[in-house]
Amino acid sequence: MGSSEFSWKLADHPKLPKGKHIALIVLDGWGEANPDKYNCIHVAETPTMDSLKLGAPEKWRLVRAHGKAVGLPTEDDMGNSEVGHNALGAGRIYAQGAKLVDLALATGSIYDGEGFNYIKECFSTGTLHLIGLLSDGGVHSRLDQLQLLIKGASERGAKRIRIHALTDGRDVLDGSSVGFVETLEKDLAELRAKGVDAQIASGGGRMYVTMDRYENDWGVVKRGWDAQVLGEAPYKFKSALEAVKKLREIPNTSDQYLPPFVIVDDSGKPVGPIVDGDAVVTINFRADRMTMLAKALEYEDFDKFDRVRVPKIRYAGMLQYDGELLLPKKYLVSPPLIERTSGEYLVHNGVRTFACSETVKFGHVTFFWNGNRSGYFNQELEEYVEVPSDSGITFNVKPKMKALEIAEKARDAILSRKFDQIRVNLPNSDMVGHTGDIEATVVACKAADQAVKMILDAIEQVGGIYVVTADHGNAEDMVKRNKKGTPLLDKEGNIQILTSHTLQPVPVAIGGPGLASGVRFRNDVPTGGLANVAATVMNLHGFVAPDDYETTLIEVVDN
Ligand SMILES: O=C(O)[C@H](O)COP(=O)(O)O
Ligand SMILES: [Mn+2]
Ligand SMILES: [Mn+2]
Repeated sequence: MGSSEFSWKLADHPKLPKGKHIALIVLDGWGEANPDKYNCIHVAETPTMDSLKLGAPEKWRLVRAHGKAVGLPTEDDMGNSEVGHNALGAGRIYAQGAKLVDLALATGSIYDGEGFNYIKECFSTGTLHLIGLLSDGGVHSRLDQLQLLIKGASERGAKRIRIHALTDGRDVLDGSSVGFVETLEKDLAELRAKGVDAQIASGGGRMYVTMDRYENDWGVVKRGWDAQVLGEAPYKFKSALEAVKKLREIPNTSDQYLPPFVIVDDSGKPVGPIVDGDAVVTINFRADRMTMLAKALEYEDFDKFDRVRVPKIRYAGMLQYDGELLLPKKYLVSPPLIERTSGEYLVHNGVRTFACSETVKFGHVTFFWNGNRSGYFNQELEEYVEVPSDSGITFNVKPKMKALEIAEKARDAILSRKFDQIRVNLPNSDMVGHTGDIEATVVACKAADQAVKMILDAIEQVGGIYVVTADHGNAEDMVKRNKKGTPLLDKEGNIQILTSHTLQPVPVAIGGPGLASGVRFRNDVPTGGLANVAATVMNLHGFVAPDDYETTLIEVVDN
């Protein structure tokens, strides 16, 4: 599109009116799957969502939420919140971080960029530290990318490499950390044989060490800082493999929650604290859970915890994590440039927007929704409300989370009639699904359903419209299955709990008293995905979506 012809003004929809109050509800981790006892959405009492599904067939459908439909490298890639909300908000499919890093590594362009050249300056005298999630989940990072980067950096002069590994168990099976550490250790041993001093220096479980998000609990980042930068942790081991195996034996722990550890040499000295003159790369491509560490590494005036020692380093992110804050300043791969999101268009066309979730998902309906951009487009027309999440607990302990509080805020915003779009994320099915606790996940799904009811009741009162959807699957399947769909058992004969997201499609339901009578889902978009939702919502606000948006899911028939 030539810049001279560009305009924020959206054309009027030929048939649909403006001025409707629209509730846009994203159920996090709520997919559609066969009904069985491992489908917590099926097991839970969910009368509201059931009534949408079993109501008018032309007002409920499924859309794709994984793989290429959301810009991921392959159809084997499960969906996730970042790519899901990006697609929902931007209305187009962008090659996402996972794919961009794959490409940059395959072509070697990662080594030609400003970011790599910046950190490379340290290679002759300093250590290269790589911090991030050790996993092949493909949600925040990928082990094969880390392996290639280590190899590539060593071939380009890195003589001393230290890995600070965060164990997963959330996007992959619990217990898989052991295999990932073994794989990495093998690579590092090969490098050592070639004369590169390469070792794992520290580690810990992602949910307890480093990977907090949206500033819910800075203590998590501090625990990581202490181990990675200061070389201090409650547990010290000679090898990472021993660390992970031993720490997993602590009762009630899991890969996600392993305590922080450092690797020490024979004299008990940590092998890899970060010091002046070193280079640091945070290897996650996904933003939300790296932003807090990026701030601690980059900001001079940082007051979220006492850093004790602030090494003078050269730091680059795998990607730039926040396009508005330009954080971090240096990065190895350029992030997808997600511009002209539906939120920005609608605000330019006078649509007043309210967005709300609790802390752990707040950035999903704001930052991710707006193309990884923090802040408002127009403060006069937008209000973003964050309900504080519980911190320091696993959410199976309180599976209702803040669903009710989010619904109350949405209800009040709807009844105030001050907003045209009221957008929420209800986290329960996802956050509790990730704990692998099936009973608690059932409670979580019921709570989310009750929250949906409260919001739909308010929409009923103001004569509005609702759009209910999800960003990817999770709670609808809690067990690892073989290709035929049969649950897999481990060596002891227990089922293998699936804590991760799934490849399942997600529902989209539309309705409400304000929905014009001829509106229904088209049947000529059978492969529709999350990116088709934005044009649909723009239509319901009375506008035609821009030409380059993925097509709308609805049509208006005369009746
Ligand atoms: O970060 C997480 O919690 C998981 O890795 C992915 O979950 P999300 O994509 O739903 O946030
Ligand atoms: Mn999600
Ligand atoms: Mn999730």
